[in-house]
Amino acid sequence: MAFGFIKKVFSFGKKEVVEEKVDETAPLPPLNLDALEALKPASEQEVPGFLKREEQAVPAPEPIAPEPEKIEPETPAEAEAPVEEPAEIATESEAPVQPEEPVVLEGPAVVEVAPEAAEEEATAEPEQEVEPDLPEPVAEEAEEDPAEEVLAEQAELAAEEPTTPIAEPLEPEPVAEIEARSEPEADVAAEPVPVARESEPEVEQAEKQSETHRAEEEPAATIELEVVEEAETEATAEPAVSEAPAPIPQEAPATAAPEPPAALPEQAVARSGAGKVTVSKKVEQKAEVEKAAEPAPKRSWFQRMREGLARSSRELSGNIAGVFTKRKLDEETLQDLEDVLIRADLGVETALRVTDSLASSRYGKDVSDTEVRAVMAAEVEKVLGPVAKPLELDLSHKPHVILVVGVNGTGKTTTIGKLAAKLTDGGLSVMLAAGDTFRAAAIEQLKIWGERTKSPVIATKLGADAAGLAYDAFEKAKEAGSDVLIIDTAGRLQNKAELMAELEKIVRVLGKLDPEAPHTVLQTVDATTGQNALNQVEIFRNIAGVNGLVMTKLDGTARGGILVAIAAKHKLPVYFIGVGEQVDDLEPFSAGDFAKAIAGVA
Ligand SMILES: Nc1nc2c(ncn2[C@@H]2O[C@H](COP(=O)(O)OP(=O)(O)OP(=O)(O)O)[C@@H](O)[C@H]2O)c(=O)[nH]1
Repeated sequence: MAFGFIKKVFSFGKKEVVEEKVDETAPLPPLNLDALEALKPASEQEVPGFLKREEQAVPAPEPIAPEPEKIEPETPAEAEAPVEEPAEIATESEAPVQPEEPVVLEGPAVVEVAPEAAEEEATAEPEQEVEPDLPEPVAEEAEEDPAEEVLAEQAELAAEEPTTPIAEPLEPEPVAEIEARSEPEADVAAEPVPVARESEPEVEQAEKQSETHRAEEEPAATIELEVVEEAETEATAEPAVSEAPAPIPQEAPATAAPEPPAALPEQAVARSGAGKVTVSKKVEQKAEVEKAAEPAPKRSWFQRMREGLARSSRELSGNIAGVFTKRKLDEETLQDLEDVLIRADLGVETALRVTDSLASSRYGKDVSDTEVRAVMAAEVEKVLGPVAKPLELDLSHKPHVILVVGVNGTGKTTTIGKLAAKLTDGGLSVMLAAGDTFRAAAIEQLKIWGERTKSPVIATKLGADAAGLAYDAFEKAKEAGSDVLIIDTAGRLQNKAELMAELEKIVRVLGKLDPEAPHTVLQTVDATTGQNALNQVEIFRNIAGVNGLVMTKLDGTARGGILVAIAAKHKLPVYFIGVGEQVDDLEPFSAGDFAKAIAGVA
């Protein structure tokens, strides 16, 4: 019975055929269900709700869901994989009709689900019936067996190219009143100043880099608007003070401490023109309404960072203890210690600093592991101190353009959202540009952050030219008088040449509207990545002129040692650390705290 129902639902164009098949298999209607089951991968047995229409579409997440998450850590090369999977399936099943408009509609929905809940939900979804097992056999028999036909259709659904379906809903959606023109290159070229691809060599980048430094030299008209240093405590419980329109202390009198930055009158900042804003600790009284749903007691960011670094720290402490148990400090122990520190990703330079420091004061003496860790914390802090700087925005640029780069999954979009929240809470007007036109989910994710932070989002079609989008966004932000424009980008290291061309073009095109733009180029670095992170910084620094870092996921199973190595090698400012996925999980980087946490002396 149920089987007959299923057929009706799925095989529109082949009703007659379907019924014939039913007759053939008439003997045991229920057996057909088993047959269906048999076609599934061993893992999923009981198909719950079945092949309802809605569920048919579910298979679509396949291309996106699994991959993006896995790519993040160390093997960016896998990132392309998901996009190609559907293609394979598509070629298998072409026979049946492919009208299924719902597919188109459901496509995007699936994609949305993918980025966030991908891992857990995927397991429960019936979609998987089709995905894993779809190989040739299914496609071949599809013509004869109606049951297989159903599967074949599903295969088609799954094989639908994400591009078309996803792009459609994106456009009509009024992202934020302002809509980006979607024309790619042509669009840019049509602008007052055409984009000359070949012209302007890399020298231009170097210029921009040096120009960004000029910001620091800005003379008198500087207004230091501290988005306040607040007590470390959880600001979640802040009351309605946010309403109080406390004007911005123009010269940033620290006395205005309790003042919620959200109350900072935008105009005051905006009209003041050439001022500088220092973004450090966020004032959280305007904690998102959504955050209210969070489990009540939230651990402090430092706790989360310490826990994130716990593995590295424990391992390191254990190894140090292993080296120094009942041993004097001699050449051998120093060498062993050096090895331990290098294995912890700290880098040769820092390892030598620690051993040299120890050797200079304790050589030949008994040394406890606690003493060693204290020396290590001190040396690490010396390395990190110079790079622990607050992010400064030069508001003489309207907007101050922040380009955010980094490998896929390192937390670009999330960091942009958190940063936008900090800035808008501080009274600045922010515009976001969804320059990662490679992934629909990334665009959607940015839109969500835009809604949360009440920041307009400029987005365009999936696959559109990112530089064109960046140019449009820059123009829109100028027109709107935005204080800050933050541009998201794709980070496909798999195709380095393409990525390089894209980022270079974005930088070049922005320079058409303001020779000094982008004014800040932030790179997100995933702290759970090992040595690879060192290379990532090297690459993006060369490609996009990175001039600041944000170390993300320090709350996870971070391998914090790499941050020390990066600091020692690149000496780039580390403005923030990410200690969670929530809006307020972006903390100013503190060298001392980090050093203590990683050395296990906190
Ligand atoms: N635990 C934790 N997770 C984070 C942090 N920052 C980002 N994430 C998560 O990391 C995942 C990837 O973050 P995204 O912001 O999408 O990374 P992305 O670089 O924009 O990735 P693409 O869009 O693929 O280029 C998401 O699940 C985020 O919620 C952090 O500081 N801590």
